[in-house]
Amino acid sequence: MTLVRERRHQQGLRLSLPSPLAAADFRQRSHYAALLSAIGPTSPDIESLSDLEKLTVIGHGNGGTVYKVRNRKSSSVYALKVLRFDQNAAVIRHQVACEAEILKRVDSQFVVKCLAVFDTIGGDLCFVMEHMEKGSLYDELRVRVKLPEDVVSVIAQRVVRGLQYLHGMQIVHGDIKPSNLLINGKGEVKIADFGVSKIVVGTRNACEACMGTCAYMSPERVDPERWDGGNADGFSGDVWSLGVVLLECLVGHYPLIGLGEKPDWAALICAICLGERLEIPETASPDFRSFVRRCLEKDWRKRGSVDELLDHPFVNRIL
Ligand SMILES: Nc1ncnc2c1ncn2[C@@H]1O[C@H](COP(=O)(O)OP(=O)(O)OP(=O)(O)O)[C@@H](O)[C@H]1O
Repeated sequence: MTLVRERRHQQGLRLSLPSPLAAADFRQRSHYAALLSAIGPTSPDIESLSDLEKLTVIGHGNGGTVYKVRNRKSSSVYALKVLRFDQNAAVIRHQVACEAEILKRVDSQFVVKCLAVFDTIGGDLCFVMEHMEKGSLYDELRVRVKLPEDVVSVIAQRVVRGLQYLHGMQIVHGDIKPSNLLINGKGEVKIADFGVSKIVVGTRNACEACMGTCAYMSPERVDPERWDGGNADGFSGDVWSLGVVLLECLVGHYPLIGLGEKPDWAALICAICLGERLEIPETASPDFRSFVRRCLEKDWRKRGSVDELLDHPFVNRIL
C-alpha cells in the first residue's frame, strides 16, 4: 500500500488539480461560523505552553509537527501539534485560530479532543490534543495490511458515530482518511484533524498532500460540474471517504484502483468519478458489501446518511 501511495504521489506532481486549500475549504467556513456562539473556557489543566515539556516527535504532517508532551505539573501526557505559517498568511491564520477556538468545544468519545490552542511569539499555532498512543489507522495498515471484517465493523461504527456528532454540530470533517483516524491505548479509533492543517502553508509538496487527500474525495468534490457538487452540503462527502477507508482496510490497498493499474491522477479521477466497478472481495459478508455500497454511491443525493448507516446491520454486530 505504501508503494502504491508513493508512486501515486510522484505521478501527481505533473498534473494540475485544485489547490489543497480550494479543495479542502468546501463550505466549512459557514459551518464553523454557525458555531461561533459555542465558544467557552479552555481546559483548566493546561494554562500555558510552558506547562508542557516536549518528550518526542510523533510525526510530521502537511504544515507542522506533532510532539508527545507532558504537563510538568500534572504529568498528564498529550500530543502537541505545532502548525507553522508563512508571513503572508495572517488572514488565514486568524481564521484558523477562530476555528481552533470552536474545535475546543468538540467533545465526543469518537473524536480526538483538542484541549487547548496557543499562539507562539514566532507565529506558530499549537494545538494540545488527547494523546493517541497507537498512532493512526494508516500506521496500522502498514503493519497488518488487511484487517478482519469484525475489526472493520468496529472501526465503521466508531467513525459513523463520530461523524454523526460532528455533522450534528454542522461540522463537515472534509478529510476522512486512514492517517486522520487515530487509535488510543485501548484500541479505540477516533476521528482527528479538522482540516486546520490544510489551510496553512505546507512543508511537504502541495501536490503530494493534495494527492493523498484526493484519493478519498467524493465524486462531487473531484468533479463538481458532473456530480452537482455546487449544491452538495459536504456531509455526504465524509460518508464517501469512510467507504473508501473501510474497503481499503478489508482489501489491504487503496481500493478504487486495481493493484495492476497505473496509479496516476487520471486513473484516480476516472475511478472516483466514472468507475462502475467496485471490487469487493468474494469473502466479504453481504452486510459489508451493502454498507460500503451505500457509502460509495456516486450520486451524493442517493448516498447513505450517517443516521441511516448507524442503523445498518454491519455496524450493529454483537461481538
Ligand atoms: N493526537 C495525536 N496523538 C498521537 N499521534 C498523533 C496525534 N495527532 C497526530 N498524530 C500523529 O502525528 C503524525 C502527523 O500528524 P498530522 O495530523 O500532522 O499529519 P497527517 O494527518 O499525517 O497528514 P496531513 O497533515 O496531510 O493531514 C501522524 O503520524 C499522526 O498519526
